[in-house]
Parts: sequence; C-alpha cells; structure tokens
Amino acid sequence: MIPVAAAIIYNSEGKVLIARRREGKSQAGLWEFPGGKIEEGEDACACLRRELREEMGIDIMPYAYFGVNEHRYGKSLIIRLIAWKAEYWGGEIVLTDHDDCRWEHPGELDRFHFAPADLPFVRKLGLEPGGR
Ligand SMILES: Nc1nc2c([nH]c(=O)n2[C@H]2C[C@H](O)[C@@H](COP(=O)(O)OP(=O)(O)OP(=O)(O)O)O2)c(=O)[nH]1
Repeated sequence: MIPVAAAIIYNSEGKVLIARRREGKSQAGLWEFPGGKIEEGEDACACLRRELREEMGIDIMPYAYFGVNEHRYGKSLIIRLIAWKAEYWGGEIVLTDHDDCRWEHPGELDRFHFAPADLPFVRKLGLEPGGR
C-alpha cells in the first residue's frame, strides 16, 4: 500500500486548487488535488509542503485533516490517499507534473473528471455548506 497525501488548498476567495495530471504520469488526464507520495519519516503535512514547493513552486500550510480513502488501481497498486485542507500562502504556480490547473468553487468540482481515489473527497466537499 502506497501512502499518498493530497492538499485541498483554499485561496482567499474560498476556491480550491485542482490540477490535471500530465501525459506520462499515472492517471494522466485526470484531475486531482495536488500532492504526492509520502516519504519515509514524513507525515502528510510535511509531505504536502514539500510536494507543493517541488511540483508547483508554491507555499501552503495544511491546517485540517479532511479524510482518507484507500483505492486499488489495477491488480497490484493500492494507494492510501490522505487529504488535508490547506491555506495558500504564496508563490506563483509553475506546473511540472500537471498540464492544467484551476481554482474552483468546492461545490462545482463534480464537473471535472477526477482520479477515482479522489471521488469521496469531491463528494464530501460538495456537501459542505460554507467550505474552508
Ligand atoms: N498527488 C495525488 N495523487 C493522487 C491523487 N489521487 C490519486 O489517485 N493519486 C494517485 C496517482 C498516483 O498513482 C499516486 C501519487 O503519485 P504521484 O505521481 O503524484 O506522486 P509523486 O510525485 O510523489 O511520485 P513520482 O511520480 O515522482 O514517483 O496517487 C491526488 O489527489 N493527488
């Protein structure tokens, strides 16, 4: 089982950042909450701060655990996807692992084709009254 962390990053307008996995990555063409594999000795928050700096060049601060979902991709890959809400601190987004990204209202994410492991989070965000 591979532990992966995903950040639901809010900007000052209450929109969240979603990104589309680029060609060549697993789950290419699907939308996700940015993040990545948790490394040895890291917790989900440290992983997210590192990944967002590496992958997008931005600073974030995770502030609330959101949920976990285990998902099997194919025969041999099971991921344990741990989601945290995070605040956008700054930096201009530069895409490396993604070919598109957008800030969207959390209630409108069902218009996007997300990686299957993310669907419980998309649903839960859609049900939250105030967001954030
Ligand atoms: N980051 C991220 N990965 C997700 C999400 N949903 C989902 O199914 N995944 C899957 C896709 C990949 O199989 C795995 C994470 O791999 P990754 O490619 O993002 O992680 P990474 O950058 O650390 O790894 P690598 O490609 O450099 O080896 O989890 C999500 O919302 N965010």
